[in-house]
Amino acid sequence: MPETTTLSGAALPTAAGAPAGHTVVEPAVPLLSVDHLTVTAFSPDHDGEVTLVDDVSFHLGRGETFGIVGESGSGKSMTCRSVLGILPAGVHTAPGSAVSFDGTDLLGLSDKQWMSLRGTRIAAVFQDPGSYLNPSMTVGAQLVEVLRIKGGLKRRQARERALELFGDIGLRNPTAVFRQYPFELSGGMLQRVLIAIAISGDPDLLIADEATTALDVTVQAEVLDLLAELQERTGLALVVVSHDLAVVAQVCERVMVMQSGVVVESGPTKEVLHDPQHSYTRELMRAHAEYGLERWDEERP
Ligand SMILES: Nc1ncnc2c1ncn2[C@@H]1O[C@H](COP(=O)(O)OP(=O)(O)OP(=O)(O)O)[C@@H](O)[C@H]1O
Repeated sequence: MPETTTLSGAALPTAAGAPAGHTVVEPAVPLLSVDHLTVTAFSPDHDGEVTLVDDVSFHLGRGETFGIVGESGSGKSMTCRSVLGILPAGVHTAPGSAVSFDGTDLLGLSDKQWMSLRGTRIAAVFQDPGSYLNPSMTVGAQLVEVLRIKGGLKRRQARERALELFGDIGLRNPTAVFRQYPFELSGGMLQRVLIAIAISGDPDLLIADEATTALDVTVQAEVLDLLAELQERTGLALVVVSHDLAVVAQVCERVMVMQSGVVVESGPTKEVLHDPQHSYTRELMRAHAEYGLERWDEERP
């Protein structure tokens, strides 16, 4: 039976159905609770419902970093989209699924309630930042718009805050970047702008879904460092989703490994990396670039 501890050190009974093998760490007071999440969609090929995510559970405390890893199609995005209330048309959560955020049942929220939660207390960044920005507006104006609409700031305050945020996310010349259009910025800078927009509402939870996948290795490492630094500075809870175990290993204390919609392994990242229990995790480890894990080993206590 795996050992079970809370972040505050209190012992808990082991979660029923948790994959065996690693220390089960549960937050004393969860910020995000995902319980028995099952996501299905109608498949014309099968002439019926197919299960995309099958009975997934995890809990995340304030200020925690949590990784979800698995190959393409393993259900990572559908899990995150359930938490963000943005499942595609025709895809839905099955009865018995529960997702709650700071005590609020997310699966029962109306569109209006989502509007006041998403982009403020729960934020997300995805792959391909360019597609989330308006090509005909400067990136500064786009951040100002978000700060005015979501944050209720006046134009001048919003501009000041935007420049501050651009500085916070490591843009060397915030004033120059403020005036640039998306096509004038590199992929790494665009992703930083998207991160600035995501954190502009001071979220409690930030989900980064393959946010560094399209970037080259050096820029990817810089953006991951930025996320880790933001998490430490602001205390937000961070979920990093990637097909690459090295990416989640760089920033996450705990990791959950998914295959074909099911959690095959979960636990403290260090344990999962050093003693993978499932053959699929071992396969993922072989597949990723050695560089990432070596770096993690050296830098983590
Ligand atoms: N709009 C949709 N309708 C029905 N099924 C979908 C839809 N989008 C994705 N799927 C299916 O859901 C399953 C899980 O996909 P999901 O996108 O969550 O995987 P993933 O692990 O995030 O991989 P990727 O990084 O490639 O998106 C896959 O079998 C996928 O084909």
